[in-house]
Amino acid sequence: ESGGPGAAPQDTHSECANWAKRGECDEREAQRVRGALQSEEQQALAAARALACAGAAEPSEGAVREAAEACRQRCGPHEDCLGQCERLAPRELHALLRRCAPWPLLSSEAVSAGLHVVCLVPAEACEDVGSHAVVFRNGRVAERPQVRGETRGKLYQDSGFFTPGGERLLQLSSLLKEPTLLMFEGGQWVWPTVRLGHTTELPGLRSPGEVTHIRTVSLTPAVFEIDNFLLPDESEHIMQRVRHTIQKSPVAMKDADQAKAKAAKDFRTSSQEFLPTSGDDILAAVDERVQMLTRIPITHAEHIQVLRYNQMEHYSAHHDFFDPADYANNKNICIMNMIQNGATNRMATVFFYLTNVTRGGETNFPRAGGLPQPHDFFDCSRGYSSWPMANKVIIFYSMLPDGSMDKNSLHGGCDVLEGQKWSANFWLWNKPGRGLVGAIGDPGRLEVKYAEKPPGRPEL
Ligand SMILES: O=C(O)CCC(=O)C(=O)O
Ligand SMILES: [Fe+2]
Repeated sequence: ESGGPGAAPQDTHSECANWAKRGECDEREAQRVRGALQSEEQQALAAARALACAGAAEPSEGAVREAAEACRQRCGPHEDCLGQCERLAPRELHALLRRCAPWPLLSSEAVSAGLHVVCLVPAEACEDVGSHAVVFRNGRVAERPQVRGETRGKLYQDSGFFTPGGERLLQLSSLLKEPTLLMFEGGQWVWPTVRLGHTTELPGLRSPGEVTHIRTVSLTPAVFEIDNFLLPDESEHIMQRVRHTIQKSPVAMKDADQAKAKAAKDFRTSSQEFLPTSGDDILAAVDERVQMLTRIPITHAEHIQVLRYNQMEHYSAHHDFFDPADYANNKNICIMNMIQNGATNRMATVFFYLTNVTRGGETNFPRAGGLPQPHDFFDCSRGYSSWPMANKVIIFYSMLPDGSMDKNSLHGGCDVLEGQKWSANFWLWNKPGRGLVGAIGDPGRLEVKYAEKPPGRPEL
């Protein structure tokens, strides 16, 4: 029988001792788990969260011992089981680790809350302990991952399962075919940072033979740089479309700032314009590529927001997410309604650099590397800075893989010291179709099918 959500299954059947005596214990347990796995997707997820032979990134002796101990606990009082566990666990664990190879996907330097690598064990490999899933988390024995918003309530997304390449898997049959799965408690794909300087190669973004390089430049927050993501014509086109209409930027006022009657120019002195994709083939192609790059559906996107900074213009350090704590009393804009008290929010920004800048204009992350909150939100000397280069984009995540806000994602646009900076925000939410900012969920936008979407399911 299985316990509450996430609990390791326990063998409490009254007949079990007799089965064990007759040597049937293992087979019955194996049958039970196999049956559960076959019944439906929900069961597969339950199996995937059952932690049994927990392991470590590189199977040290200690890890193997710990895994054997975990097996022993799962086995219960049946001596037959126990004997098998001790004999088989280390060997099976090693075999499993070799096959599943989770360590290329995990960082030993930074903990990514809510990202788990799940290795599904075929029934034959681990029958003795009835175990079908091993979860690795940042190279350490896994804690129990949260599944399906168990403790966070209905408004939160269910956990999402993906292939290591970022393809969402929704059907049990596909789930069971993958030796290695990534599971995100927040329900959406976040590129694993792995380590500073790591490059993920993404093939086929523009044409079949081409490879896009996603370079990890910060672990906390997760920031990636991608050179030449945009075509020069695309950058030019984006600027041309707004050249005559772009206007000074407002900012969404927080309670505290409204009380102090701060003017928008204190924070942000650039100009901006939201740019709908509808009817624009060039933007549709950009949409498609951003979606492929982030593995986040375009239905989660706001309109592109084009920014222009003249000399000495800037945007002081801020978060792109809306922190419910900041807007609790804000009656002018329905941000609180939009963000469902924090369950719905901006999760990632793909930031476009449309031009080179002669001097300055960098995007600064003052808390990169886990630095404390700065006192001066205009100070660009701390943390990590990404420098403008025409056609380069960065991806940074405002949410951790578990779907919570990453306060380390604080960032700002530094003074343009010489020249002019054109750039653009491509904001992606953790859910489709919500939000008032920049008309998210524009029905005219092209959708690209790259993830499983069985008919009749709600969109993820
Ligand atoms: O201009 C930059 O580099 C950053 C701008 C930004 O963070 C924003 O517009 O939200
Ligand atoms: Fe921002």
